[in-house]
Amino acid sequence: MLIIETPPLLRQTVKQWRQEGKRIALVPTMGNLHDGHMALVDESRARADIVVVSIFVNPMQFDRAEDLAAYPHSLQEDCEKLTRRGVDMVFAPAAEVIYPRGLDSQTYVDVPRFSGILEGALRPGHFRGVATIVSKLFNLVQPDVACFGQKDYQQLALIRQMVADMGYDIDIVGVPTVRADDGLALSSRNGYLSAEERRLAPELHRVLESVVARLKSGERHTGELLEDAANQLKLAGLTPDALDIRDALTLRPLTAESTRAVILVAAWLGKARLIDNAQVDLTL
Ligand SMILES: Nc1ncnc2c1ncn2[C@@H]1O[C@H](COP(=O)(O)OP(=O)(O)OP(=O)(O)O)[C@@H](O)[C@H]1O
Ligand SMILES: CC(C)(CO)[C@@H](O)C(=O)[O-]
Ligand code: BAL
Repeated sequence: MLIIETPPLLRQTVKQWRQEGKRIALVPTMGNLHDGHMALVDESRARADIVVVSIFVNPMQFDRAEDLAAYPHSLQEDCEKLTRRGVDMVFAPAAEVIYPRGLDSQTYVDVPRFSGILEGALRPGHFRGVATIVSKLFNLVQPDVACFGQKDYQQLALIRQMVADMGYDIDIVGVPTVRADDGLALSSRNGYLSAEERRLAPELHRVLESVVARLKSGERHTGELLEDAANQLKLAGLTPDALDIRDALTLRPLTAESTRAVILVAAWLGKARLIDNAQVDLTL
């Protein structure tokens, strides 16, 4: 497995693969890899000849300095995992390589349809940072396909919109959320949980499942559903930060035309801000 840290070397290698007619898949990550990331790698492997994983803790998407400072780094273990998984290249640039003039004057990509709502309203600048780095990675790696997790639901919607709006010729694949046996979505930030908090954390998934069941049984009073869900989370010791039921395609409030809903949740548990979501077919 190649480990590359600079754009010129990356471009040279990618050019050669392209000349050989290889199909290239990209998995963008911030490292500290777990089985959720490995599902993205496996999906990429099934769709391409070459799998490139980027590992870059992108300072531009952090809205809180302490979140960036605390973010776990484990490049060596990550590379060992990816070698075992048959990945062809890891691209792991330093921040100065990606943002040589710092962040203040950096050209950016914004996706206004999705960047200012929901998570975007709570984390100012976050999605501009995500769209900008993903756009840069797309330009550098020039993949045919790129895989993203459905766990970051709004991020996936935003990237699909960016690809459509900017004319990238890249298939965007959304990969289902990988969970621990007790239902907790795998996440790098789960590492911040104490043993006791880890025991409580699956409540996030249980609450989503109970809202799904009620929507499936025909309930449509979203205010009541959300209030019950928030109370259930609080009773279990979590602090809800965001809880919404939205149209799964537009991420706007449900309308009579909505055929699919998504329930989006973010909650604090100790030092970790956990996110999760669940989708429901409203036509059944
Ligand atoms: N449990 C999971 N199942 C499937 N994909 C996942 C899962 N967790 C993360 N991903 C995906 O992996 C990619 C990289 O995510 P990232 O490196 O931020 O990992 P993370 O575990 O989500 O970390 P964080 O704690 O920062 O949210 C994203 O496309 C994300 O949606
Ligand atoms: C897509 C991504 C790697 C961009 O930094 C990040 O937002 C993430 O890990 O989901
Ligand atoms: N996986 C989302 C990246 C972030 O929270 O910054």
